[in-house]
Order: sequence, then structure tokens, then C-alpha cells
Amino acid sequence: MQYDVILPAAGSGKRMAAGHNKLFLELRNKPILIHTLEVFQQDEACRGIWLAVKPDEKAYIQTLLEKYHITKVKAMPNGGEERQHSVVACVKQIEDGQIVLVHDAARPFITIPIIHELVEAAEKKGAAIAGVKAKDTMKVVENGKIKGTVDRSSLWMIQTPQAFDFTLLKKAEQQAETDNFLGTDEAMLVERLGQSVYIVESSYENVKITTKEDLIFGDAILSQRIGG
Ligand SMILES: Nc1ccn([C@@H]2O[C@H](COP(=O)(O)OP(=O)(O)OP(=O)(O)O)[C@@H](O)[C@H]2O)c(=O)n1
Ligand SMILES: C[C@](O)(CO)[C@H](O)COP(=O)(O)O
Repeated sequence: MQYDVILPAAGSGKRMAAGHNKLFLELRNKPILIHTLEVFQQDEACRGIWLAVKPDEKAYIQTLLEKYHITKVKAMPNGGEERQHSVVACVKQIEDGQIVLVHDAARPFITIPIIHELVEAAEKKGAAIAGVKAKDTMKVVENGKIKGTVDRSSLWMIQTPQAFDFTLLKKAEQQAETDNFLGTDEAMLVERLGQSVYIVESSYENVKITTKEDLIFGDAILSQRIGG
């Protein structure tokens, strides 16, 4: 069970408003980006890491890779305007992928058992994504008015990693480019091909560091894991 992982890390962190790439913020004295990279560096099933970065951040990231002995990064292509474009930039660099995962570099708390469940599911079914069951009631709102409530029993909050047969992922990205379609995750691109995508139940700890409150939650997760 081998896989490659694409880590889009070329965002602007607007919602974090840190004044720089939020992935350079530290949790327990270590950059968020490194926390994420270390999971895949340590996973023997991970063949290679493909990291989409901002051109002007490449040199700094290279120093981080050397400092933390991250040796699996195969390429650091320039990210794009949208997350999807950053993922495509990595897809174009992978030559002989079989199972490829796409994982937000901003999700540092993913664990190897969940990764392996996703890889196994993608090997069997072609596409599998991480998610957790919705905990809040979800409603459709238009102009400040509730238009309806979505049945929560079938609602999941979707995360990454998202694992794919590489041929399928490439086909989905190519079709999206042809159609000028922009999705918020890669699963959307595969779904629109009519391909079934399967869920693997993940953890509520697998948060995406997006706003400042997530840093508080993230520190608490690390404290619990380290026992500190
Ligand atoms: N053009 C982009 C946008 C996002 N990302 C990456 O995709 C992941 C998830 O995106 P998000 O959490 O939205 O990060 P940002 O786009 O940086 O945040 P914001 O939307 O608040 O600006 C992050 O690891 C981010 O670095 C990327 O590689 N290229
Ligand atoms: C891919 C994702 O993490 C699934 O929930 C999410 O859609 C990314 O959204 P973002 O706005 O690009 O962070």
C-alpha cells in the first residue's frame, strides 16, 4: 500500500489575517506546515510529497525542510490563484502515481491510521475522502431569512485527505479545466464525472487551521497528544 501525497501550501491565509502564510505560524514551537509534513515523512507507506508553494516562499520553506529533516518532498511547484490550481500544479509533476492523496497543509492533526484507511478504500473503490458527521443543525439562509433546514442525519463535514486512483484524479482535473469548473475540493471534480466517492470517518481533531480560534483548539489537541 504505497501512495503519494499532494499538499497545497500556497494560500494567503486571509481568514487568519496573520500578515503572512498561516502555515508558518507555530504550534508548540513548530510551524504548522512542519507538523503536517512530519506525518507523511514518518509514514512508510508515503512514497513522496508534492508541495505547492508560493514562489517567494520557496527558499524559506526549503530551509524549514532542511531544519526538520523532511526528505520526501519530490517537488515544490508554484501554487495557483485558487486551491484547485495549486493541486493541479502538483498533479502535473507526478509521473507514475497510482494512489494519490490531496491533503490541506493546514490540517496538521491527521493521523496515519485514517490515512491508511483512505488509501485502502481508494485502492478498492477509486475515490475516498475523510469526513465527520455534522454536529450542528444546517439551514439554508437567503437575505438573512431561513429558507429551509437540511436533514442533518445525512450531512457530513468533509475534510482532507482525499484519496484517488491517480488516473481518475487526472481525468477529473482535466474535465474541470475544460469546463472552467472550480470546486472547493477534489471530490467535487470526481463526482461530476459520475464516479462514486466514498467516505471514511475521520476525527473531529482533523481541523483545518483557518481562523485564530483554530490555533487554540490546535494547541489543546497537541497538549492532549503530548500529554503536556
Ligand atoms: N490558492 C491556494 C489557496 C489555498 N491553498 C492551500 O490549500 C489549503 C486549504 O486552503 P485554506 O485553508 O483556505 O487556506 P487559505 O486559502 O490560505 O486561507 P484563506 O481562504 O483564509 O485565505 C491550505 O493549506 C492552503 O495553503 C493553496 O495551496 N493555494
Ligand atoms: C478541501 C476542504 O478542506 C474540504 O473541507 C475545504 O473545502 C477547503 O476549503 P478552503 O476554503 O480552500 O480552505
